[in-house]
Amino acid sequence: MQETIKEIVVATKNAGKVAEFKVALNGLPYKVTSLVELGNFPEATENGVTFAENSCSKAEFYARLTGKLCLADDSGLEVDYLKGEPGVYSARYAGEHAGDEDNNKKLLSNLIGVPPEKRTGRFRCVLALANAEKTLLTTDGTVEGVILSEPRGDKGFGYDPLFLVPELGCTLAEMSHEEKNRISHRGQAIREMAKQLAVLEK
Ligand SMILES: O=c1nc[nH]c2c1ncn2[C@H]1C[C@H](O)[C@@H](COP(=O)(O)OP(=O)(O)OP(=O)(O)O)O1
Ligand SMILES: [Mg+2]
Repeated sequence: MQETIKEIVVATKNAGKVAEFKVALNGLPYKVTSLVELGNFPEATENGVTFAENSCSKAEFYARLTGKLCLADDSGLEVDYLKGEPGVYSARYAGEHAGDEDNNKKLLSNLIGVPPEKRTGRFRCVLALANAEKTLLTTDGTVEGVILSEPRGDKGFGYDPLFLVPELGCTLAEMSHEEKNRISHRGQAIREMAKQLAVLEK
């Protein structure tokens, strides 16, 4: 029996996300390509007010440009004490061209003096799969945590070193890709996407 191997393009410019996708999708009947492997594509505009809007617009934008099935991820951190900020603005928290370090610094400075029990928050992720015509599927995931006052760990990306998963006693930056995928917002959304894709192809 011959399995159909389809190509899915992980349509993100974030190398940290790509690494997690490659690990999570390993073993499934898809050829997983990242955007950078296909060429130098422009940034997608992310002017939606929800993760879902941005995720669908990124997936459709890159599906039209590549002509391939594209899987986009829009994600971010919601901090309760900051009334859900930075949320969809997580990547631009410290400014339009801010890097992870700038964003982490700004987050810490906005939480100075806030005790641990008030530093709760969550990562959210919405995935969208699109072809050149439209979005075919969306899935999401969430992971709850606490924002530390100092970074811990050197793996991962973004806000990972500041995000403690209380049940495990470690930050997302202290985990391997496999460990992070098992519990993360992105890992959950990827597993659900793989499930729904399998149904779609039946
Ligand atoms: O697992 C995560 N661990 C740490 N930080 C994370 C995670 N997931 C999202 N984040 C942060 C990074 C960035 O500040 C923002 C996502 O912004 P977002 O626009 O979705 O991604 P991005 O601009 O880095 O790449 P792209 O839009 O090309 O997919 O939330
Ligand atoms: Mg982005």
